[in-house]
Amino acid sequence: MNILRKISKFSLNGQNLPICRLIKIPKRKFCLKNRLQTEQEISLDENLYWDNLQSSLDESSKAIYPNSSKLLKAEKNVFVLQLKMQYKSKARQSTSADLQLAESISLVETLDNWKVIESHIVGTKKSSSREIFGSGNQDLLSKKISSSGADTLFIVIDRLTNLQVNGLRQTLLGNNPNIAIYDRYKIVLEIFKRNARSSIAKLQIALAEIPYLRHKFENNELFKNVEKRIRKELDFKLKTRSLLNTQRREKQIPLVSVFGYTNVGKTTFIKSITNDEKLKPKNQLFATLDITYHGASLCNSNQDIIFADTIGFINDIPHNLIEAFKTSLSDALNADLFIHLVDSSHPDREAQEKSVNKILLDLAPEEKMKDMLTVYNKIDKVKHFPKSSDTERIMISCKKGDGLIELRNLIEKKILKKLGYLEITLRVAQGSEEFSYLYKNSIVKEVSECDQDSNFVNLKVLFNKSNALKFIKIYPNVKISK
Ligand SMILES: Nc1nc2c(ncn2[C@@H]2O[C@H](COP(=O)(O)OP(=O)(O)OP(=O)(O)O)[C@@H](O)[C@H]2O)c(=O)[nH]1
Ligand SMILES: [Mg+2]
Repeated sequence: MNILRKISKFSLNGQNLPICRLIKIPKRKFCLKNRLQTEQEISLDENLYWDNLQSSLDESSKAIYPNSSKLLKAEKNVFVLQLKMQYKSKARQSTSADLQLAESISLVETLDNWKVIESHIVGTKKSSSREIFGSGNQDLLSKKISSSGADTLFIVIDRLTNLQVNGLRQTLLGNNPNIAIYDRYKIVLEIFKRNARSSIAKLQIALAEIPYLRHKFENNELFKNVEKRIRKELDFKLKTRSLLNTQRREKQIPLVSVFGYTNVGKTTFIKSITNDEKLKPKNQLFATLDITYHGASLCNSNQDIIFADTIGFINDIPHNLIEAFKTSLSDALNADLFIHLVDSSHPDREAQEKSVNKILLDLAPEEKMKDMLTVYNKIDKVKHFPKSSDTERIMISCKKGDGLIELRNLIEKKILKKLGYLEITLRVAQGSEEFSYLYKNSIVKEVSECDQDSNFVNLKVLFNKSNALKFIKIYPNVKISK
């Protein structure tokens, strides 16, 4: 038996919460032998798990799937072809092909040692057919790719079919087997693989990859089996984590989940609020892949609170990846308050904001969305920010600290309301029993003199409902001040 290590993530200002201390889980092994023609036993308790799983899969898939862990560090020269299409979805209409290309290049350059050596925007209406490009474009692109010296072709399309890959290989690459073809799904998977830290994230990525691999193999049984094993292990891990969450709820520690497009500053924001030194914000897409929890105390009330740092979203996030992360997001989606952080300085801000709202609407209950705070970060980089018609915009700069105190107060107000806190002013005799009781059992926000009698003071207190009822029962004669 070993004590669950995740405990440290549930800490308040560096101190572990006692809620998670005594959970024990049996040490479990994950075994892929026989099925993957390897005798290797894979232990999920070791960090090496991912490499083991990866190399085991690659053992039998070298020919078709050139994605072994050794290759993860290899240099790549990437030729990017951004397709320009008519989008039906409203979320994509406010974005342009240039902005999409900029995002595609950022995605590639998120990968260490990968660089974009040439990129083009190419018009097409045939992204679903076998031949994506017309014959004129094919010849031109084929020449450009071959003279660029690229070893990787990134066609910016959500998912290429096998037929399309074969077609592209023939028409654009002259059947050159040394040039790898990537679609958006595969690029995002590459990024996820490198950035995942916890075994839950790694298992989810492995799961997201399974259909991709199965698609390319004749032996479906092999992959069905791997999928079954990964799901089982993931279930087990998630159940254990869910137990931790139940205990958090029992302790009534409220949870605030911070969502948003990738790289908007979610981690930076939580770091500024919680001062958690373990958080490492990075100027990189998908820096955070594991949902992590960080404790803080609310300033006025001393109420303990937990912030969940979540994985960033992107436009048209591959469906399989959402599916894979849905379960792990479920704790964060159960939060008492949602914060949607937006990068106010991003040229594609509107499209980013819309696509996060769309994904959240798919995943979260409607009432959580209604109460959500949309917060515009990085205002230090913006000269003129458009006024909003309906609500007053909350604008902050995590870098400069602007707006953070106001936002923290707003979060506190919302959370205390959610927890059923009432603010009342009571007329109490100084040094009386009820005076001490209030200091002990409520949050005293303000003490002021009582006009009529100097023996009495007005105490503005925050009470949760049950404590308020208890107080009235014990001290029925205490008056509420006007
Ligand atoms: N100028 C400016 N930069 C900021 C601000 N907040 C965050 N950043 C920068 O934005 C970059 C991304 O920050 P992160 O906190 O890692 O963003 P994230 O949303 O957690 O990103 P992912 O985890 O990758 O989705 C970092 O370089 C931060 O320093 C801000 O208010 N102003
Ligand atoms: Mg982050």
